[in-house]
Amino acid sequence: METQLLREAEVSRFDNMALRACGLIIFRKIKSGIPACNMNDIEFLLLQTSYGIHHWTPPKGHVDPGEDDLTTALRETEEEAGLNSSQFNIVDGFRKELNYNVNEKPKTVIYWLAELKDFNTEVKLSDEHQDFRWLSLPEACKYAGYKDLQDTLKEANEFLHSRSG
Ligand SMILES: Nc1nc2c(ncn2[C@@H]2O[C@H](COP(=O)(O)OP(=O)(O)OP(=O)(O)OP(=O)(O)OC[C@H]3O[C@@H](n4cnc5c(=O)[nH]c(N)nc54)[C@H](O)[C@@H]3O)[C@@H](O)[C@H]2O)c(=O)[nH]1
Repeated sequence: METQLLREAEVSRFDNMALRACGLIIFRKIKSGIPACNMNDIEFLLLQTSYGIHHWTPPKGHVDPGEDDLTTALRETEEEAGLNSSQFNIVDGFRKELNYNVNEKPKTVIYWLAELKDFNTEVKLSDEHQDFRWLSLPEACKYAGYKDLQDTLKEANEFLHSRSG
């Protein structure tokens, strides 16, 4: 009986926790070797889901039990885009948290920013996505749709340009 109560308390605690996902905003420079000077000098990677409303987001996914956030972001990027940590550099100082509701439950998504080292690196999708695009900031904002994700992409862009200026 006591075990049953403990299990129910655990399930209830889990029900009340926000869903948590982590990912990487991956970008690449169109002209390698020089700092990005305007917003058309970089392209962001967005993936389109093969399920649901076929929305576009950077690679990201749910945090597994016991997994730390950055490990999730790296794992999901490899699973969903076929990009591993030797193929990009995480940009120091950028971390953005989004909070929105999915099916009336709160969800937190944390994004870091990462630069692809080689412009020509191939993206390999999993079954979870049906398409991908490398997009300029204005295009990426159109594809992203959600204001919070658009703001995140704009902040990432501003962050990169403030560093290069
Ligand atoms: N068949 C099927 N299967 C699904 C479905 N759904 C999930 N699966 C399965 O779950 C697995 C995914 O596992 P992971 O990859 O680990 O998780 P995530 O990467 O977290 O992926 P999710 O898609 O679960 O989560 P979101 O991207 O957050 O989308 C959820 C909703 O939130 C909205 N929304 C999205 N982005 C933003 C934003 O930036 N801002 C705002 N404001 N709103 C936003 C939008 O309305 C969207 O509909 C898949 O393998 C499927 O098996 C579904 O509808 N049908």
